[in-house]
Amino acid sequence: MTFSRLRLENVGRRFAGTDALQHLDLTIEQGEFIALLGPSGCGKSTALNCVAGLLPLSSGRIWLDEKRIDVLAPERRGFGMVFQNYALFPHLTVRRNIEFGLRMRRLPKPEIARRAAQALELVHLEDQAGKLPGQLSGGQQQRVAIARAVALEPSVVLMDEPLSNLDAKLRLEMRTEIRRLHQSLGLTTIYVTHDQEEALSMADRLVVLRHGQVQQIGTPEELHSHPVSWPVADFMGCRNLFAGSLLTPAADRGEAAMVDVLGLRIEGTAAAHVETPGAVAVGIRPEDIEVVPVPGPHTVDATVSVVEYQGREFAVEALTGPGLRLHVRTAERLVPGDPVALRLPPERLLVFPGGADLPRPVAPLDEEITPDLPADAGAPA
Ligand SMILES: Nc1ncnc2c1ncn2[C@@H]1O[C@H](COP(=O)(O)OP(=O)(O)OP(=O)(O)O)[C@@H](O)[C@H]1O
Repeated sequence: MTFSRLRLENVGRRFAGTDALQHLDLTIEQGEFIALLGPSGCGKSTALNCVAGLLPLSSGRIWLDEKRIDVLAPERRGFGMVFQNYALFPHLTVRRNIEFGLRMRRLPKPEIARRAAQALELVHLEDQAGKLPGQLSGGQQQRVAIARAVALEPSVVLMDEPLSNLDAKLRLEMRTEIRRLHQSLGLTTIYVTHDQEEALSMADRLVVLRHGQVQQIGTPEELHSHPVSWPVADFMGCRNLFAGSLLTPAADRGEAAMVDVLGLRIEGTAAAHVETPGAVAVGIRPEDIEVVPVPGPHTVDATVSVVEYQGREFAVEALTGPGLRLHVRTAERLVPGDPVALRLPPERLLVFPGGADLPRPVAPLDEEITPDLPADAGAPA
């Protein structure tokens, strides 16, 4: 079925008086790959199930072009679904599983055979067609589930954590496979995941949810480079997040903002409007911190506490005198105990509103320094 856009308008869902999802406004263009991303319990599956029709809405409407579809039963929406647990019939062969939905639709037999053969070919399972699901690997079973969904030639495919039961290597392979199918079949896909790397690598746009509310909607590049709130930054891999207080106000995104973090005066860039006086969150990615030979502008002194080898780079944890734990990625060969000057480029250090509710407060210094470090380790400059 062709359409131009799927539109979610103020979609909400309550369970026993508690909002699991609120005010979800989202327009999905035909052919887009959208990821719903967020930590456990943020409302991702609720959103997907509302679109699927498995959950009635508590508020809002869903439109497929000019047709209102939230009032339709799931099977009348024309969507395909792929779940985490595959949901295959164990007593039916692979081919029969794929044919099942087509038979339910009472399609002519030659059409059923043609579509099943095509779907099997798409997921490279032609030679497994006569097996039962129990005789297949997890990855193959998930391929069957995907084949079964796409055989219905759905207008939209909804996927709920389809790769979470697979091992790491297979997950990577299947990511590519799903993206390939999405592209080659011209599908429109809504994909639920809590894995930010998966979402970033697959989706055209991401919807980041927290506590049932949309935090930000954007392309992977937008969310990576311009997160508008600290939860989005946190979810996008910004491992260094600290509570601080703002010393100079910044009216808009992109303006310079001075912050105080545990007595350190640091210059950053406002990620959104921030006001004094006020608690802010300060964030910088490990790969944006530079290890420099000597202290200078925008540097902090720190002592290396942990070094992990990670392929071409090292993941280093360093502690500053006032007890700030910084995660740094560097090619420098450092060892625990090394004193380092770390440059925090102001344009990379983002200042977000509302740092008071940061889940990771700055740990006190005495919990952080390991006993074998020199007594003056991490002393402030
Ligand atoms: N059937 C239900 N009855 C009551 N509460 C529910 C029900 N389904 C979900 N919830 C609640 O709604 C909130 C959102 O749940 P949802 O399953 O959408 O989250 P999620 O982001 O998909 O999490 P996960 O990744 O763990 O599945 C949670 O607080 C959850 O406990």
